[in-house]
Amino acid sequence: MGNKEKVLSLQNLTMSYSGKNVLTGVNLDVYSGQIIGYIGPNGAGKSTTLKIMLGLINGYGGKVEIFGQDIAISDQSFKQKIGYVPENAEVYDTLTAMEYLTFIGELYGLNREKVEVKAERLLEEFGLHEVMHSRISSFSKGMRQKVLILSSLLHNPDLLFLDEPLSGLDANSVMIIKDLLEELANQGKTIFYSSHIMDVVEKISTRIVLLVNGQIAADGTFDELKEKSKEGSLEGIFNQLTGFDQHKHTAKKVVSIVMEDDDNA
Ligand SMILES: Nc1ncnc2c1ncn2[C@@H]1O[C@H](COP(=O)(O)OP(=O)(O)OP(=O)(O)O)[C@@H](O)[C@H]1O
Repeated sequence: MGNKEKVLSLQNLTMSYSGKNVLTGVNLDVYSGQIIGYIGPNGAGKSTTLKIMLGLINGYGGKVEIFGQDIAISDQSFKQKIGYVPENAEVYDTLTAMEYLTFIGELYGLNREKVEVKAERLLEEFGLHEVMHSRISSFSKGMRQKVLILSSLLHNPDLLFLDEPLSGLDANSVMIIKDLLEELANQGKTIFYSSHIMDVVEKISTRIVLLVNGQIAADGTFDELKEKSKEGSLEGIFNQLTGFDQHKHTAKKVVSIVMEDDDNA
């Protein structure tokens, strides 16, 4: 890792909800400039990990350090250096894109006039200049997602947490986001993102971390994981390491159940 700064450290992280163990001992050190693709089956605990790191969930076991501070006892100033794109965001639908971005910018303590100028330039880059004064309620899913991504970047964070950031984006926008994340990492920013879109994770992550049954089951570059598993794609590696080989069987079963109804009609 050279002399890169340790940005994030999870030490024996555990979490359970009403007696159900979700995280059972996650250990992970992340260094500046890394793009971590955090993957795992549905319900594996990815969003839970993200929310713990963001200080949105209490009651976890173990230790979380961000920028060298234990988040359980720090003064929360680390949050100023973090950006977050949640999986299911509550965007203020009645605001316009511009109002929303200036509102978020002001929450981060930025100067209003400066945020307005910055927001307008960013919206223009994302093809949203014409609709910047329209209410978000009139936006498509992809347009909302772009606004959310921009809102996470306004205050120039050093660490970005993204939960399924490509949701709803078209192919051109996905390419922009891929390049954007790469460029941010080149500037020394650290990106920690969770996604189910394996071909994108495969391409842009400098390190892939796979969570299975509340623990890290694989951690390395795509090439390292490929070498170990002898699978050609991240999708194949994912299926192998999560012990899943039932997709054809499940698909056939579902179709046969669907068609049974027709036969009896
Ligand atoms: N507030 C909560 N109360 C009770 N159980 C919860 C709560 N939040 C999450 N869980 C449970 O914890 C487990 C992990 O959920 P989490 O959302 O972290 O998974 P995930 O890996 O992000 O899944 P997905 O890929 O489907 O988004 C799931 O079984 C979920 O039902």
